[in-house]
Amino acid sequence: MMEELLKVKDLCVYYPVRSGMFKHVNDYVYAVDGVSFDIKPGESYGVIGESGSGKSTIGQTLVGLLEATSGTITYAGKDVTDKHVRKKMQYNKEVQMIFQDSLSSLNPKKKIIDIIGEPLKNFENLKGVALKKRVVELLKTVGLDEEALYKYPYQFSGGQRQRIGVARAVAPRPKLIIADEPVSALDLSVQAQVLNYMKDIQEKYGVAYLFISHDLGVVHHMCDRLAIMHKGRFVEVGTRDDIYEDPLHIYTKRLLAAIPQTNVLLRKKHRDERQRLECEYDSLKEDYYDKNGHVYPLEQITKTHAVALKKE
Ligand SMILES: Nc1ncnc2c1ncn2[C@@H]1O[C@H](COP(=O)(O)OP(=O)(O)OP(=O)(O)O)[C@@H](O)[C@H]1O
Repeated sequence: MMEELLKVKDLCVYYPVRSGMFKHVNDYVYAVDGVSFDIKPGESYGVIGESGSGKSTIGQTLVGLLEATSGTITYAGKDVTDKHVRKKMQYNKEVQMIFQDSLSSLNPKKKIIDIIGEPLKNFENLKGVALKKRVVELLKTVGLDEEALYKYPYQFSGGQRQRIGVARAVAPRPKLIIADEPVSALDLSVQAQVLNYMKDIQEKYGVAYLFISHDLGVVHHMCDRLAIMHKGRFVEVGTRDDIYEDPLHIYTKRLLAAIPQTNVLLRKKHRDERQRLECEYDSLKEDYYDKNGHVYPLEQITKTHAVALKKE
């Protein structure tokens, strides 16, 4: 069986809330509250959820921008929860991130050759002609040519900048890329272009993605397995077919029902179903009871879990 590249177990990330003159911590925002999942080499794993559900906090914790409050992160069989361990191994090279906002994530004072070249200098000690050759190769991988080398980020469109962000993330030959809403700031046609480049890169380099998005269409296009996140927890996990064809959790059903129906004949039925789900969802507190009275805690629900419940 294929070993996991990344394994996250019971991850919690709480933000302290401070108040008063002495800024004492008097509460916490439970942004990520006991999340577990794993990603296999070369796989695309999606995390979907609405704004504020905790998706970005997971991504930022995985690349070390935030520290975990509790739980463990294992990468290639080693516990990398501690930042000192991450520093000692190749983790910072092998796990890269693509951010939503390409304008603020690319240094505006640096030329493209320096932006994409930086990880190549740091991790592979490349210089001069060899460095330029690799940067040109990377630019070509995302459909840009040599002319881009000596330009600055502001001289590109949003879609081109995001492709530069992809090229930079791929430069140190990572094994895992955390893509946090990589196309949500782009027009639909440009979104497809960037996503297709990301897919090509996956085929070429065998990189795995953790794909964070609020867009069900994007995740359907990109991911093999996914988790639905709600208030810091995964409420449903499964394969793409499990989730899109046969959703189990009321929250997932509600998210799927929010996709606009293009078939005019089905529109009314779709609207009625959406209203029914909204009413059902509003009446829920912490747990979800299905038609047979089974309790689905507002936690992770999997197909196996539901089948087991039905058999009881
Ligand atoms: N620095 C912070 N201090 C306190 N609370 C925070 C901080 N950053 C995020 N939060 C809160 O943590 C929760 C999760 O935020 P997070 O950004 O991870 O959600 P998200 O699903 O990525 O949302 P979005 O898609 O809007 O970025 C939210 O309630 C948010 O308000």
